[in-house]
Amino acid sequence: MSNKVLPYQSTDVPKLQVDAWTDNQRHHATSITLTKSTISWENLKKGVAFNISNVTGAKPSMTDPTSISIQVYKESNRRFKIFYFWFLTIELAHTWFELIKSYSKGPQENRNIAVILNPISGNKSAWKVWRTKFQPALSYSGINYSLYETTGSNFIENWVKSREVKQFTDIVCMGGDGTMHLLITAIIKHQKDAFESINFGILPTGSRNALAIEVGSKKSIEGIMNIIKGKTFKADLMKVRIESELSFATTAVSWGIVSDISEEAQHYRFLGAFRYTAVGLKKFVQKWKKYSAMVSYEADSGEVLDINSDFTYVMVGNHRVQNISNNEILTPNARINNGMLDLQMMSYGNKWKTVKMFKKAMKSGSHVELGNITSVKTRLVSIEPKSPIVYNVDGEIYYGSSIQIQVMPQMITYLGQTEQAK
Ligand SMILES: Nc1ncnc2c1ncn2[C@@H]1O[C@H](COP(=O)(O)OP(=O)(O)OP(=O)(O)O)[C@@H](O)[C@H]1O
Repeated sequence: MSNKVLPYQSTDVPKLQVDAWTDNQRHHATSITLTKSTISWENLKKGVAFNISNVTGAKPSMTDPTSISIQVYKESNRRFKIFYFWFLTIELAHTWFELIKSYSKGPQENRNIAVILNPISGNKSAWKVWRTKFQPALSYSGINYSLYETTGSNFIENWVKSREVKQFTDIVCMGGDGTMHLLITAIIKHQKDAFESINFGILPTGSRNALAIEVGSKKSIEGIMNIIKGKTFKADLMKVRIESELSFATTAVSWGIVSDISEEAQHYRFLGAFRYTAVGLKKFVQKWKKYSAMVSYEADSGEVLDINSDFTYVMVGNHRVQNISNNEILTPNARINNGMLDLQMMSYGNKWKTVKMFKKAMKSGSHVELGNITSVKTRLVSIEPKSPIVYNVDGEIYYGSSIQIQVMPQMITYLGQTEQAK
């Protein structure tokens, strides 16, 4: 066994190698090889190799100073796995701990992450994801973090008001689209200057979690890797004004039967995501409503066009608005970073036409092909309903006599990855 780190050049790849053992009895000798892109070793005569981009980091053993462990994301079964190594000396263990940590970290220095955990969103899985996946991965990465659990609807605004959010390089929501909506609105409202410097991440523990899908974090473990590795991209937001109330949305604004259903579904949160279907069925057997409004939007030419009509719903999507638990897509033609909004209007129709629309939406958004649905790309939309005046903004319910929605191109930086705008 050599007791030195042996750096050497092979072709143009700098390689580091060290002898170690994979068991504490020191029966199974191995040699670990580390390059900028891979870590590999032999385990019981079988070669093991991982991309360094799948290593979250390393940790010294609490009980044996000659031992360290590394945590690896196995793409094949979407799980974290931990591997243990024993070295000849304490110094070697320390050197390799530092080496693996520095090779596996993302491009950003001195990160300080705030994690906002909503314990009641979706099927209430946030604490489990935190304990079993996110906290262990953060601890392997060595990134500084603080955890905050939301206690009610005013928590996020008070949280923002009571501290300098600029101290955080990244803020991660463990919740649904609503949690992110409340967070970005509060930061832009109270500490706008800090907004630009922060990267925003989401781990899907909500009901619909359309944003998480869009940033490449559909599975919480994929989201954790995006966060740990600090991959970022810029995307559009929606500036939403309802009378004098200003908010910022990542996903979608809706009015008509869609917002009516979500308003009522709030009272059935105990049903989980099924609450929307249950209320939808209830609406179906009730007296059928007509939604009348003046919808105005900016056309390509810059001209503002007005449509005074009866609708089933009007929706404005900032991205595809997919549902994490099924194949539903609401605005399939929208893209998160194309500087445009997708305005979708369904003209007033009977119950069966509406059922057909919902059924087609569940089939990857094919409802947009129906003759009674119009979709246009625009930067600015306003809705002035005759009644009712209920809006759904990223899953949160608002009331007001009119609403304006404007795209804010490239305003937010997400932790994650996206397809290029098509
Ligand atoms: N501890 C809490 N108790 C009660 N409500 C809370 C608490 N923490 C946050 N909230 C409320 O939870 C709502 C946000 O839920 P969120 O949208 O994240 O989850 P969801 O509705 O299950 O998911 P999605 O929006 O993806 O469908 C907000 O209205 C917020 O005010």
